[in-house]
Amino acid sequence: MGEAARIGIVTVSDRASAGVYADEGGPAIRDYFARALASPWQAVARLVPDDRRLIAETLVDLAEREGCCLIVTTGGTGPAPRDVTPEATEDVIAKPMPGFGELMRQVSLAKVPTAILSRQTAGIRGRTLIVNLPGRPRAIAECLDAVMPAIPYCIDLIEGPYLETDPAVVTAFRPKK
Ligand SMILES: Nc1ncnc2c1ncn2[C@@H]1O[C@H](COP(=O)(O)OP(=O)(O)OP(=O)(O)O)[C@@H](O)[C@H]1O
Ligand SMILES: Nc1nc2c(c(=O)[nH]1)N[C@H]1C(S)=C(S)[C@@H](COP(=O)(O)O)O[C@H]1N2
Repeated sequence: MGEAARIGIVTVSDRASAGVYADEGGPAIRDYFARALASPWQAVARLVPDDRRLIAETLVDLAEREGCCLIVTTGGTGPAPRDVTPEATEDVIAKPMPGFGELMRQVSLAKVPTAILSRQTAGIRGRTLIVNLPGRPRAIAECLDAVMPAIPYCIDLIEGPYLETDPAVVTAFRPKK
């Protein structure tokens, strides 16, 4: 087995970063991967306010310096003036991956009519896949359940580590060669 895959977890929240409430989003993402992944991995977690430049710098740091193959953000995807996570993501990616946002909004709509208010997106920077999730902690598993089957193959295609999942939680789909 190779080295542990590094996964960046970024909570974007003015209030959680100021200590107004405890961050539940970051731990929920960590718990999700702890359940879903069967191969070795390591979390690299960050908590930042809704600041476009700071979010973009954090994403670049996790991709370039920390060597994360995957970065998942939570929060800041809505229409409010301070919600800029999709813009910060677009600032640092070379390739948009619009299917992620499309699918997550679609499955979220079955849970909550305000799913269309999330502008969540995804994209590739070098050998890193970046995926945005909404801020409500319950949105995390709702969204990751939908896109997780395609994430390991996406990471294969960008020459990242081989991620294996626990089929009792989620089955990774890899088209046969
Ligand atoms: N990281 C988090 N930890 C715990 N609860 C959260 C977190 N982010 C959001 N929430 C909850 O989800 C609700 C909706 O999120 P909202 O979009 O208002 O926050 P945000 O934009 O992600 O964060 P903020 O407004 O603090 O920058 C919040 O009222 C809060 O109860
Ligand atoms: N699966 C899921 N998607 C969801 C939600 C949710 O509770 N579950 N909340 C919605 C709401 S109320 C908003 S405002 C937007 C944006 O949330 P954010 O600004 O916290 O990222 O995500 C939407 N998408």
